[in-house]
Amino acid sequence: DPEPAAAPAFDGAVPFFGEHQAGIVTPAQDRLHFAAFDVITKDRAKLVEMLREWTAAAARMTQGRDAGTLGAVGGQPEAPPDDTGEALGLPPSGLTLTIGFGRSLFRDAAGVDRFGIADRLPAALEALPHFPGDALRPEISDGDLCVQACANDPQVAVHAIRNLARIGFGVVSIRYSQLGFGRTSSTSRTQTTPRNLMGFKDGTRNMKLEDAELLREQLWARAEDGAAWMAGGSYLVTRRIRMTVETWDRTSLTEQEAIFGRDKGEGAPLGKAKEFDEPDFDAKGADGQPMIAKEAHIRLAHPDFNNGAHLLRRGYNFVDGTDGLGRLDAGLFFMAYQRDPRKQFVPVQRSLARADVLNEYIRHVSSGLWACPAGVTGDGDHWGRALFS
Ligand SMILES: C=CC1=C(C)c2cc3[nH]c(cc4nc(cc5[nH]c(cc1n2)c(C)c5CCC(=O)O)C(CCC(=O)O)=C4C)c(C)c3C=C
Ligand SMILES: [Fe+2]
Repeated sequence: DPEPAAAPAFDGAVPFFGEHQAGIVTPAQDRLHFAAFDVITKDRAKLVEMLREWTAAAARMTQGRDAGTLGAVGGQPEAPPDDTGEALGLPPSGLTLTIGFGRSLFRDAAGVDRFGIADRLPAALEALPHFPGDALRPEISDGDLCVQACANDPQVAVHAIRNLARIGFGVVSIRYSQLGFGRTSSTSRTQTTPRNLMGFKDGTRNMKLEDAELLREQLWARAEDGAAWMAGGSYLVTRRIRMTVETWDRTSLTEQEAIFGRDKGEGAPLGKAKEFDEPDFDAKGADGQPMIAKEAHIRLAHPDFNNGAHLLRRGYNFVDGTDGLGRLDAGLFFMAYQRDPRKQFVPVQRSLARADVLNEYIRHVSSGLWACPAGVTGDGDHWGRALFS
């Protein structure tokens, strides 16, 4: 039976300016276009100028306007328009644009300080370690800059990334990009919990907009963490995780539920009745075995077993056609924000990579780590101002 109807998708505008960047605690929209960029210029001034132009375009597009001041049809007929036009007539659709800086922007692989900002490299941007089972493809991993575009209309999200890439011509080039549909997390208690492509509710025990104290402790970076320019920002980990859905679909319901430690219908922890009931990791079944197995996903990922670490997960489902072997190229584009990945994502992923029974059905093929600065506070401010000033 259908669950109570979810509220219609928000198609209004999310404020662009603010203390924190939009697109982090903003109630997760339904669609994603994520892009990682390589910076191809050596000229610091050109890069900063592009970030200024990106900011102006982002501020306009998130409010449902054209990327440039002339617009898709308002400029000189002899010149290319300063907006590509495919979002003409569409509402803002909850569009948020969130920027992040990768480690390679500070120092390249040879250790060269490319833009005079190597001394600003945050300790928390330490390269992620190799985890057992990682099958990372370099061409779809890392990058100098990223932009996460989320919206409730895919055309609006794609339009935004396309126009930023257009503006950045000659300064940046897209290294890889990822489309996502069907958010796999709730980031607010006003949202119903969506389902991932394994059919389970995902995002039940996520950090949420309403958890003010937890967000202060575990989401937002502070000046005293070491990189003053990151105060009010957050660190994003992205992982493209392929699911072998065909194998999963031949697994029994009991086995699927044991793998996650939750039931599939309601999403309740095994041994409990309702989705938001607290899991009881000590409860044993009639056979004397733990109701939630030692190697169940929700036990291994739970803060109680990871030194209290929480994550704000904000991932999306993806299906990128088929792989030529009759299988869907499908999975989860995992995204998680946090104050310090060394204390949050890394220990949680270590424990999952070591023992999670889900590993039989998934493979991490892409990875990225991004320093997402605080919000742009108004006219005159721009993406990267604190980093480059
Ligand atoms: C390193 C972090 C995590 C990765 C990678 C990850 C992959 C992954 N997760 C699911 C599905 C579910 N995850 C659930 C809970 C959950 N997952 C993580 C972390 C990672 N998951 C955390 C921190 C939690 C919450 C744990 C807790 O506090 O109870 C759930 C249960 C519902 C929920 O609480 O969200 C599901 C379902 C998939 C399919 C996947 C890789 C493809
Ligand atoms: Fe998970």
